[in-house]
Amino acid sequence: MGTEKINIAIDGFSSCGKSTLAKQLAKKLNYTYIDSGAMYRAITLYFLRNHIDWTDEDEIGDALKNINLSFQPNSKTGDSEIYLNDENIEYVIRDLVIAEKVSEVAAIRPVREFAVKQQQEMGKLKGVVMDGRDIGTTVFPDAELKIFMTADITVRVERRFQELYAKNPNITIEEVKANLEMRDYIDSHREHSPLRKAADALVIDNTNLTPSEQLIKVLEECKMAVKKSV
Ligand SMILES: Nc1ncnc2c1ncn2[C@@H]1O[C@H](COP(=O)(O)OP(=O)(O)OP(=O)(O)O)[C@@H](O)[C@H]1O
Ligand SMILES: Nc1ccn([C@@H]2O[C@H](COP(=O)(O)O)[C@@H](O)[C@H]2O)c(=O)n1
Repeated sequence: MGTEKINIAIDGFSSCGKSTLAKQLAKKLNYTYIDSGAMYRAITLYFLRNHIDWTDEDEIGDALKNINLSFQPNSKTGDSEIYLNDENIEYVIRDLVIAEKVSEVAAIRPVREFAVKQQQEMGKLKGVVMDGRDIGTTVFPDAELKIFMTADITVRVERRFQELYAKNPNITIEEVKANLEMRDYIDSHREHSPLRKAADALVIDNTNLTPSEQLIKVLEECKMAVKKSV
């Protein structure tokens, strides 16, 4: 692929493989991967740890002033990991305790403004693959390539269950299913930047695709998007 860089926006439902695809693409293209969901999870962690009442706008405003988010590569794997005020929180934010509250926090307007401003800054120089819920519609409405991912709910639940069970054998499949359904509902029905397919996004349903198959498919699209952008 040429040296010209584009931005790639990947949106979709919970646990449908967005970050798997985004990481694969970033590695292959030598782009920067940004997990926008990790930013909302990090803010939720801060709010929970500091007992912030997120129904109170003043408290939210004060709390956001004390939150510094950054992404740094893991020294062994090279994977981008999120830091909250210099603490690596990549592992802790994946817990179901955070997943239970994150969609409520992510629906709050000042929280979204705080995160979106930083996300847009990160994409200014291009060469970014960002995944989330509003990347193609709000964060990078001019992204050269937009993907909207989906997969059957049973497949998504099973994939996420396997991942969480490895960390916590007490977790049940019902809990995981309820969480994914709840987040999908809140994310697609909230007032500010709800989860929507951008009109110009390409839909990838990976219910029956392996990670390598989905990568091959999308790399072709990337080649075409780069050609179109020059
Ligand atoms: N094509 C695929 N086939 C099988 N498993 C997959 C595929 N893509 C991703 N997975 C697995 O599904 C799980 C969820 O994937 P991933 O974390 O990439 O989803 P996500 O959409 O980024 O989730 P979230 O919305 O919670 O951030 C992971 O365990 C991942 O390894
Ligand atoms: N652009 C985004 C990304 C995420 N969210 C919210 O964060 C939650 C967690 O995201 P994951 O990708 O880690 O699952 C998600 O359920 C959304 O509530 C968002 O609003 N916008």
